[in-house]
Amino acid sequence: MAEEKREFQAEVAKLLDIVVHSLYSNKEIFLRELISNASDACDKLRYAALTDPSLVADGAEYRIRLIPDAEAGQLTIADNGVGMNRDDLVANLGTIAKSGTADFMNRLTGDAKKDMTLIGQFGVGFYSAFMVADKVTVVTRKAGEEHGWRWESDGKGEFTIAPEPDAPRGASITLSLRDSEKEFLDRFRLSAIVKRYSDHIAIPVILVEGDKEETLNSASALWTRSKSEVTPEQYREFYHHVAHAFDDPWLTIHSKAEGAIEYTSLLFVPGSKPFDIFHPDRKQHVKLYVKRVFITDEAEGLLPPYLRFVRGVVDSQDLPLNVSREMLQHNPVLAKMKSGLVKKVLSELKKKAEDDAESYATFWETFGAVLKEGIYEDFERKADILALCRFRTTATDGLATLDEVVGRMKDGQDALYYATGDDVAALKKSPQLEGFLAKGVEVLLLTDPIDEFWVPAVGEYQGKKLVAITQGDVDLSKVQADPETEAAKPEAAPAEALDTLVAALKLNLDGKVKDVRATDRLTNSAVCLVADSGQMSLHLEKLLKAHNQLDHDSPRVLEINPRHPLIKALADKVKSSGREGVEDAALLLLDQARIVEGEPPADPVDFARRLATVMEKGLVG
Ligand SMILES: Nc1ncnc2c1ncn2[C@@H]1O[C@H](COP(=O)(O)OP(=O)(O)OP(=O)(O)O)[C@@H](O)[C@H]1O
Repeated sequence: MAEEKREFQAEVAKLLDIVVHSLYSNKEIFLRELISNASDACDKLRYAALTDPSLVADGAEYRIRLIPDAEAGQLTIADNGVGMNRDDLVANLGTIAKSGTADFMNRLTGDAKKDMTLIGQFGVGFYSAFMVADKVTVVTRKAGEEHGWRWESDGKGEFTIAPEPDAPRGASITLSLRDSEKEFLDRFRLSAIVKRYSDHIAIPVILVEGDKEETLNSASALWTRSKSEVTPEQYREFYHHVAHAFDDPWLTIHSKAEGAIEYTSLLFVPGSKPFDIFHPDRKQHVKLYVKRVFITDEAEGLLPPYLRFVRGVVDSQDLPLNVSREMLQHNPVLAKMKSGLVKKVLSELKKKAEDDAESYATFWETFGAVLKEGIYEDFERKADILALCRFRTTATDGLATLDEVVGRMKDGQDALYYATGDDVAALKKSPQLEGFLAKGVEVLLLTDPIDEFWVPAVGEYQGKKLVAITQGDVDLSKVQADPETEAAKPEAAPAEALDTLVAALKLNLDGKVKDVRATDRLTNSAVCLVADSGQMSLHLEKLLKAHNQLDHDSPRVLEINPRHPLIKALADKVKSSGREGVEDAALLLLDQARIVEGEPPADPVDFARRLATVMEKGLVG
């Protein structure tokens, strides 16, 4: 087969262009990326060889070798891992398969500095080689296959692939260094970089100069060392490697479980939100090892989906080495480890929340929405997770716990109230909130879509019902208001006139609303919409419609404020001229309530015409 020329996927070409042309100051990280890939490739082969030893017939001692060649100006990073065949090369070194890539590409601005920071978070992996090289050659043979391949590119849009019959097993990446990057041939420089970024790699990283070989790293799995032997930098670098992440971990949890089952875990909570955290697969990301042999990074039962932000490794002493990924499903040892790990992570989060509320708040902003899924998915730990939750409320600018909110309940208040919506600022302006603010009743402001699900599932906290302020059955009459505020309240419309107005509005809005009634929920606004008890909340309905899960509106209850001047005037008018006199007003009031909810008027043209008529009357007549 002859040499074949291919084009990079458009996203790769764009990424390469930025990588090559930006003045990225931290170029040395290319070596970390390539060593990290080499180590992953060895892990993969070690696992595959458990069931098929013939794959490593040509040697099972894994090595990563760094070979500088000053004369040629080339640096080679060679491993004897799993290697790649032709299809792998095209798929892995010509495209980006990572989830979130499209989103990431859209966020690139064209401003080199800003883009580089973004890339820092995304990770360019193999492609970082082009930061220092103007040509990259990969010679590789996949374990178990007879023939090898040569992949070559100058990073300018195309690559070539040709057969390389005698390639040894694994992959060797040769970088033709740019003139300005020859420092990466220097043994001291290479040694320092490996110590800084790759010391934790469990496979020996060997510097080869002529017939001299020197191992540059500790080459023992980091999690097997005792905590006192590991520096914060080493933990951080290990996190970068294991999580393929480029931020700093917010929390590091290194622990050993001994007893009925034995395992070591080194877990991290990232400092920033991974791109794919809300991907529908909700996969967990902790790697499973058995006696230091990598088994899989897809052990579904290792951590629950609501802890999918956790990264790291778990190394079991009890699982058999030849455990297949299929056998892991419903495995009792795995189930026990999961229970232990969940307990550990939740208790470490609790500690952090107690010791450093400010730092915990940053965690909460990043991953709170994910953790909250556990409230209704993990019944056993519901209480622990609720205790870790933080909320925005009407009472403080910061975050509050549910216990704090319960502690601030007013005399006569028998429920915990909440409002759901898209953002806190808009929620704070909800008309439905007015009556609560007037009586000093604290309301939780919930803005994560998940809140619509866990709140009804939980139902109550410490015996207090959780009630939506946009729901029909809110009764604040037992809560004492401040006497001064109470005295300053305007008179309500007389009961009889109000009843007539309600009846007139019902007639005029027949079929458009479920009911019309007077409320003490409002102080400044004339009207608002609420869901009847048992009906879906307004916000949930909006969310479902946005996701095409719902295609109709349910009629709502229109509540009117009997103390509002407009309502009082309308009540007067109905008394004197009957229900026909308020036809336009009824429809306008309903549209007004819809607009406040962020919805368009039922018929914008009719709405505009009615508004113009009313304004004209106001101005002219
Ligand atoms: N030395 C290697 N041996 C075998 N396969 C490799 C090697 N280096 C890279 N690959 C393959 O190429 C793929 C792409 O590598 P790349 O470094 O771009 O991304 P990654 O390692 O998957 O993710 P990240 O960008 O987070 O590092 C890898 O997932 C792997 O399948």
